[in-house]
Amino acid sequence: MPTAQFPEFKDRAVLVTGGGSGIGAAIVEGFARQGAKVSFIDIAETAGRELAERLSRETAHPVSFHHADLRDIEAIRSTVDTVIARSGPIRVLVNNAAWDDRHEFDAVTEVYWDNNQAVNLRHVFFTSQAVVPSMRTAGGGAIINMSSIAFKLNMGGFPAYAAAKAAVVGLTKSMAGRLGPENIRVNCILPGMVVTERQMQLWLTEESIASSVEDQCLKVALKPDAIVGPCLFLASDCAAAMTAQSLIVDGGVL
Ligand SMILES: NC(=O)c1ccc[n+]([C@@H]2O[C@H](COP(=O)([O-])OP(=O)(O)OC[C@H]3O[C@@H](n4cnc5c(N)ncnc54)[C@H](O)[C@@H]3O)[C@@H](O)[C@H]2O)c1
Repeated sequence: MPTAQFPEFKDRAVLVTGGGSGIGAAIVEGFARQGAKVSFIDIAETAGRELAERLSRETAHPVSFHHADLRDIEAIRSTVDTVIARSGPIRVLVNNAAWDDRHEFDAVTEVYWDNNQAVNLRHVFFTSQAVVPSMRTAGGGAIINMSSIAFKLNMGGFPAYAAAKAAVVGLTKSMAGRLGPENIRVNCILPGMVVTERQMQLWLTEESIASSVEDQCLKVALKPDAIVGPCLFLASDCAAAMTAQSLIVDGGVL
């Protein structure tokens, strides 16, 4: 975890989607250790509950887990209402949840495509739409969307995911244009390969990690906490003049 402290996060409501594991869990922890009132949404019930319980024993405010499927827009809206009722206006939203399922070009169906966009793209818009009214009442806020460098690398194994992650950049810029006059900043982060438990279970091997690290300038495999500092920075007053930007955090691949 970064050691830098940003006093502006103290007692502020922060919402993270997909905060139950991986990068999202590290971001939840990062904001909680800044003294923020952190809530997170995840579909993973056990992991979410365990993370919230563990962090709540160590942080200034209890960390609040909300079980919801982000493909369900009504569930997003009611969860956001619950978070605001409990913690006050949301000042920081991190749209982190995604599903980097591999899929063969010839096998993709309409149903698969729509579900993939629902889990990787659609909720980024609708969670933002649900949160923005409370940012307006608070006088401003910061939204950070999680994209990926993967869509820039001509990787053939996940066309729907790559399309969604490219769209996150466009959505970020459009929302930044619309919400900037209301003092709401919208930026996105493009991580490179980040070694998480799920990535290790599903896609990564020691050999593939070594090969990816070889492509980086920095010869270390990135862990989830590598994304926390850039995320805190973009949400903080240090980045008050930054909006509509894409921050690449990949150890120097691109
Ligand atoms: N790990 C990497 O190498 C990497 C690289 C580039 C970009 N990213 C991006 O960073 C973000 C986090 O990646 P990660 O590797 O930690 O992912 P992850 O799969 O470990 O975590 C994603 C979280 O989202 C949750 N989630 C998935 N579908 C959901 C749904 N329908 N409703 C609610 N929650 C749901 C999962 O339960 C999980 O806790 C993602 O946006 C991903 O695209 C990751």
